[in-house]
This record gives sequence, structure tokens and C-alpha cells, in this order.
Amino acid sequence: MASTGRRRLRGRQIPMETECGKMMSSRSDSGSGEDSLDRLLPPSGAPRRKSATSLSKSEPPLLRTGTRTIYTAGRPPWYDEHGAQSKEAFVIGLCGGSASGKTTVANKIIEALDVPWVVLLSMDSFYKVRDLSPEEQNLAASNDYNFDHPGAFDFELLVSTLRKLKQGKSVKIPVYDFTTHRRQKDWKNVYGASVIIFEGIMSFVDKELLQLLDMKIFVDTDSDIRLVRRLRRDITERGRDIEGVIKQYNKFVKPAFEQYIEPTMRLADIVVPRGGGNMVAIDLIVQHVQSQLEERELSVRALLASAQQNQPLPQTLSVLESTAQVRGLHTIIRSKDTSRDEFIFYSKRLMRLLIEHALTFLPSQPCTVQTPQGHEYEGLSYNGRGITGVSILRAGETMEPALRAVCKDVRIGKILIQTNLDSGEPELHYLRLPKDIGEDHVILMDSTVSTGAAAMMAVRVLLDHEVQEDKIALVSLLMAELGVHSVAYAFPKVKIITTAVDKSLDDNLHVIPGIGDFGDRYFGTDGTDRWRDEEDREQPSY
Ligand SMILES: Nc1ncnc2c1ncn2[C@@H]1O[C@H](COP(=O)(O)OP(=O)(O)O)[C@@H](O)[C@H]1O
Ligand SMILES: Nc1ccn([C@@H]2O[C@H](COP(=O)(O)O)[C@@H](O)[C@H]2O)c(=O)n1
Repeated sequence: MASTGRRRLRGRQIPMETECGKMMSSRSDSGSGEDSLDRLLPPSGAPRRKSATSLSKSEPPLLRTGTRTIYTAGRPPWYDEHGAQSKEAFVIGLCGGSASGKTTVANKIIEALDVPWVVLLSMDSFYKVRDLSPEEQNLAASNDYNFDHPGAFDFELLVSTLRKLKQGKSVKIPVYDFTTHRRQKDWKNVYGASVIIFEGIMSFVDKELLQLLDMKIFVDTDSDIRLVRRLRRDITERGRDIEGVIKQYNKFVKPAFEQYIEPTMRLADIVVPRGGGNMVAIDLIVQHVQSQLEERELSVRALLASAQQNQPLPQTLSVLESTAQVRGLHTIIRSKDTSRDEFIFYSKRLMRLLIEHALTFLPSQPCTVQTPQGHEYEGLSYNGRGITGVSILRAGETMEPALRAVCKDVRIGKILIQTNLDSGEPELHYLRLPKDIGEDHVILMDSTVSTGAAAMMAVRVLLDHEVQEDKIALVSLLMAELGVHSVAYAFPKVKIITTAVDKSLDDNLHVIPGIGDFGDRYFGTDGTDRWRDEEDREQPSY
């Protein structure tokens, strides 16, 4: 499962560490502001981050421990050839008394596991939502409020969040502040993962929650040690004083351990004595998880390549009319002898025609306007909430100027999908989508579509962000028949819009007769750059 192989940036092979920086496992974002940024690539020069997202224990949401930085290879497909979510995340539940070392064990597992997309979810995030009343605030301030009772947690939100995350969907997670006993204003956006580690003092008390856990681990640390650790932590990290910690411990923490937490030890698959120092136990856990992940591996491209062949083209497909002008443009950009500047110029013209064509599928309603001559004109106006263009990087980004030119104030999102050259599978590496994209019509842009695996991954991501399937238009200059069938079969409501559909794919899954590698030809990375005007060079924006 851990993949460290070579990648191809939708066509271009890149050395991972120099071009993209190294990847981190998973992350969260505050979701505030115009863009909610699910970024998997650190900006160049930015400090590297630790392995997984920790979702409540500290702010900013980075790993707190670990001697090693784990880099990921991006998110592999979590859907099958039908576009359905077939790959559920593996969920590890970690239970144990307060300060037993749950978080420490979780981080050790993440480090040793070394797989992409691990999320660390803490039960602390799900302390009840309502603000404490002034009396309760006073109780909390004097360590007289009971945070160690099942009733203190919002299990409903916790179960629904974990269920969604396990299905590979993105979720918003509250962030808890131990110093104010409140949730912070901004919640974190977290994208679905391959492995979810869920830790908390009451991880095993709720039946529904238990059913979501694939592996249950109890961290069993001596109560004296827990008290000492808790004293140190609560004073240094949670703004408490020594008397208060001891009072709270004796009044609530200790009895709760005996009444609610310790009895759930019998539900555990593995008990880890001593916590994070027990490397033998951690290695055993890691071995088991790795074997489970291997079993879940899935080859989407292979499944697609053998699927849905020799069928009539779907109703959802619209091919730009093959006028003399369109054929002429194709002739230029398909020719291997076309120079780069001509390739850019004429593919841009074709993109403009394609995007204009795509916009005709947006919903409209009749409207009447007054002309300057005082007469009425019966026209049409766009009848939707907003329009977002989402480009599949890198080549899809070349279509953004055409969209911006014809669609005023369009919002733009980006998805970076790379092909792992070892597995041949697409992997999701970077995602930036505008806030509330779920309400918009989305024009999903990629220059070419071959098997459809990357396009399917992008559609899957949009659906996971609540975009409605019938509001997605996949717009591509050139598509292979196979890709059209794959996307249409998996997502029958997605509109597919292109300027040409080519019959076949070669052994490298390139479209035939095709256009070559669009990104390489456009960005001049194919080594055959015959550029005339150096100043006009275009580069990808990320
Ligand atoms: N094996 C250990 N040795 C020393 N200190 C530890 C060990 N494990 C955890 N700690 C410390 O104890 C405190 C609580 O650990 P943590 O993993 O956050 O526990 P939990 O998540 O169960 O509350 C932290 O300050 C942590 O650094
Ligand atoms: N406002 C709060 C909320 C919770 N606590 C204590 O946190 C403990 C659970 O967190 P761990 O990291 O120790 O598992 C729990 O025992 C609560 O007493 C708090 O002090 N203040």
C-alpha cells in the first residue's frame, strides 16, 4: 500500500522531491474565507509538516509528536469502475484513560505505518456544542464540571462524522479549546483517508461507534503515571493549576475511568500496556493494518480498460459540431510538426469554441429587457446560483483562460491528479475548491481524457463536496471512446462535452490517433520545444 513510486503529472514525469516538494499524509483546513483549501502540497520553501492531521489536540492542527516526517504519495482511487465508493477507510479505535498515551500511540502507529492519507480524529473535538452557561463556566473554571461522562460528548455528530470520513467523504470537524471549554469558531475541513485513527476516553462506550471501528486498541497505563502526566500536561498546555487538576481527577476523572472506561477494555482486540513506549505492540498493530490495506487495493484503470466497450455513445455526450473550422483546428494541433506557439494559439481557439459550447448547457430562463430604443427584447438569462470551473492539473489549467474570458466572475478550483507510474493508478495530490461549491454548476476541465480514471476521480471529489451530479459538465478537448463510456457509465448524469471522440487507446493508454501529450506540448516539456518568442512562454500557475 505504501507507495513511493514515480509519478506522472497528468502526462509529465516528475521527480517527486524536487518539483512537488514532499507530500504529507493528510491535513485539515479552517474552511473560513473564500477558498477552503484542502492542500496536499506544501508551498515551495514552506516548512515540511508532520505525518497526519491531528484534529483537536493542538492548534494549528499539526502532529504534535514524531521523530520522522512521513511523506505520502497522494490519495489512490477510493472508487471502483462504477464510480462508487468501494474502498472504505480502515478505522482504528484507540481507547484508554485520560493521559494514558492514546495520542502518543496513535502518532507512533502513523509513523510506523507510513501510508498516505492518515487522519487522526480525537474525541475531544466532539465535546458538546452548546456553550456552557455562566454557572457551568464557573463550575468548569473551578474544576467542578464533569467532562468525564458519556453525556458530555456529542455522539450523534461523532458517529455521523466518522461514518462519512470512513466512506471517503470530506467532513468538517469542530475544534475544541480546553482553556475556554468551548468549540472554536472555525471548523476544520478534512478529506477522506485510507486510515483513520480515532482516539478518546469513551471510544468504546457507544454501540454505533463501535461498529465503525475495524480494530480496537486499549491503551492501558498505570493510574499513577496517568495522574502525573495529566498534571504536567494540564498545567503546561491547558492552563490549569495543580490543585484544580487533582480536584478534577479525584472527583470525575478517576471515578469515570472505573465506571465507564476500564470496563470497555474487554471489547479491545489488542491491549497495549504502557502506551507509546511499547514498540512490540505498535509493530504488531502496524503489520495487521498494512495487510488489511493490501487486501483492499484496487486497480481502477485495469477495470476501466476492460469495461463498457463497443457500446453506442451515451446520450450525455455532446460533441462540438465538426465544422471546417473545427477540423482545421484539429488538423493543426494534432500534427506532430506544429510548433509550440502554434499549438498554444490554435488549441486556445478550440478551447474557446468548446467552452462557449459548454455554456449552452447551463440552465436558462426567459427574460425581457428594454433596448436603448425603448423596445422590449425577449431573451434568456442564466438560471443557476453560481458557476465554478475546476481544472484537473496540469493540462486542464490551460482551459481556464477560455472559461474566464466567456464567463464573468467565474470561480476556479483545482485538482491535481497524478498517475503513479508503478501502479498505473491515478492519485489525488492537491485539492482547492471554492467554498460552498456544492451549490454551483461545475465545469470540470481536462485537456484530454483517455481511460477516464482521472476524470472519474475528479467527479468523485466533486460529489464528495456535495456538488450535484447533474450540475457537473466534464469538458475536454479530446476524449477516447473508452473514457466517455467509463465516465458516462459511472456518472450517468454528468454532461460530457468535447470537440472530438477518438476510437482507441494504445498500450500506454494514450488516445489514438490523438494529439500527443497535451501538457507536454503546451508547456514545452516534451523536449521538442520550437518556441519563437521566449517572452510569451506560459507556465502552469501552481
Ligand atoms: N511513554 C511516555 N513517556 C512519557 N510521557 C508520555 C508518554 N506517553 C505520553 N506521554 C505524555 O503524557 C501526556 C499525555 O499523553 P497523550 O498521548 O496525549 O495521552 P492521551 O491522548 O491518552 O490523553 C503528554 O504530555 C505526553 O507527552
Ligand atoms: N474542557 C475540558 C474538557 C475535557 N477535559 C478533560 O480531558 C480529558 C480527555 O482528554 P484526554 O486527552 O486526556 O483523553 C477528560 O478526562 C476531561 O477531564 C477537561 O479537563 N476540560
